[in-house]
Amino acid sequence: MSPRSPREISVLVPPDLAPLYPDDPSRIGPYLVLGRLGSGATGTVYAAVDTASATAGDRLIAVKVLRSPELESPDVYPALAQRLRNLSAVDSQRVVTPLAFDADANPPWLSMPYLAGQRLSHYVTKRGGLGFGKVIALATALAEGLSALHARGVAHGSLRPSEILLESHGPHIMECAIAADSERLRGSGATWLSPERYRGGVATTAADVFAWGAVVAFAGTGRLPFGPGEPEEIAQRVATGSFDLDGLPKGLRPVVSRALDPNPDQRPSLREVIGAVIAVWQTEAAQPETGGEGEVPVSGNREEIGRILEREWHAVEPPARVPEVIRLEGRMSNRRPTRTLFLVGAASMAAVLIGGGVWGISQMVGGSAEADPVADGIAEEPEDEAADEEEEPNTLVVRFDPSEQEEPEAGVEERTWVYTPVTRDDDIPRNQGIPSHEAWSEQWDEDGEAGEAVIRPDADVKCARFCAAPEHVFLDEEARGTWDLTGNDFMDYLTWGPVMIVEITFAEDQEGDGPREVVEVVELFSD
Ligand SMILES: Nc1ncnc2c1ncn2[C@@H]1O[C@H](COP(=O)(O)OP(=O)(O)OP(=O)(O)O)[C@@H](O)[C@H]1O
Repeated sequence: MSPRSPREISVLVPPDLAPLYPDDPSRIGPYLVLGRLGSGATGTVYAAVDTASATAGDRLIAVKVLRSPELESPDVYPALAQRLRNLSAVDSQRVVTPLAFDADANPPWLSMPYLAGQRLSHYVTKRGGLGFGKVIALATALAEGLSALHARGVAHGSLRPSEILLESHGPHIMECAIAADSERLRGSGATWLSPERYRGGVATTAADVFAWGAVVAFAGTGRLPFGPGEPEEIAQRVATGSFDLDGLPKGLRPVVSRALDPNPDQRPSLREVIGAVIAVWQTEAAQPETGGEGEVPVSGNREEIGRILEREWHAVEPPARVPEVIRLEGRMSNRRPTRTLFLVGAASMAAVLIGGGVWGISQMVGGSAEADPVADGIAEEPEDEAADEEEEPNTLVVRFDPSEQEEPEAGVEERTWVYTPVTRDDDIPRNQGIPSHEAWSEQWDEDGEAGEAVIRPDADVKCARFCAAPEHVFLDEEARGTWDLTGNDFMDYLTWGPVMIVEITFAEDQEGDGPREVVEVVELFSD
């Protein structure tokens, strides 16, 4: 049996992932760069893959290469490193925090979990102000996220609707590695800047409370709280507290008004903010469970925020991702960065250990740069050894061809399926339109003896294009494409569908000598 090349992996990527520019890096730190997610004032964010990760499902990450006027002076780098370390310690439930970073790299970068969702700015511009329940959920979750940042000594400094990502589990504050200079923010962001910050003050917790008030007002009303206009005009209204909260749920207006007070000393603490918003929700929408009417024990806040999100956070569906085969060949090198890579948290350490990536750990503890290249999940493996070692591969890229299937024997419950290992030599063309089903399968060459396998009825199946009906493309208007199906659905499909090219994973816990059991199927397709 011929294994899938150890130099190929499949990754679920966003369907609209933009290609790299010619001068974009193909590798950042230990990550393989796949495409562009976008760029903003403080850098460019790439979709990348952590080749050390053991789990196919969570391989995709986002890596931001930091480039901004704030980084022009070498003097700021120690502060950047400190801020990144502090951010790494922040509770990540509501804030996107670094998985790893290198503040000494040129340019510096940080990696973070890939999040699929919509920015609050887009969402509100498209659909108008959020309803009562959703704005309460947003208000509490943002305040909780800011509290988590403040607890680690980090003031956000540039919170605004485009820095908030609405994900299916709730809102997230995007990474804030660079506290943008207030001078730079004035032009585009006067609405979210407190008067003292507009005048050039540094990021503070009180300025974040102000930004919280402005964001919640915008989210609840669908309008800018200080109205439109030139930055100076807006700043003038901010300085005199001339805001308009018409349309914001009435119960929220007092706490939002206090947050927008021009005097930082008059603004509430985040603890007060959270208590006040929860009390509004309990009074107007829910039976209180954690105290008397209007009285919320602080210790119960976190649970209550969870309850609010569970009850009120609906209809923010993430776009699904499409599977893509990534060729590692020639794209990874065993050159190691010379600077220290900061890997964050036990989870990252576990992932690296599981993936055999001892490099990050050795760097953390100051180990030698001459770490064992075979144990190094990042370095290239010697070709022959890698192939020899993988006698019984657990994952294969295969073709299921209905014309090669045999009729199931009468009375035999467990049906076996014939698969043929396949491979491709050329690079997968992207963005060239959608090939026909036949054209797609013809791009793959046989690469080994056919085998027979049993597909577990509850196998985890991800299909992007062809799994439900032939000749149809399953990307909807919002670019949702991947369908989560089961082994049973897939077998149904195989009995009447055309040829499928998929990556299959066999069970590791299989007992007995029967045909190998497939527990995971990922359709491979690329446009
Ligand atoms: N963790 C992530 N997962 C998925 N997409 C991300 C992630 N972080 C950023 N992006 C995307 O990358 C793009 C650029 O984000 P970024 O935050 O750098 O830009 P910005 O908010 O416009 O400006 P700024 O640099 O001032 O923060 C955006 O489209 C954003 O949605």
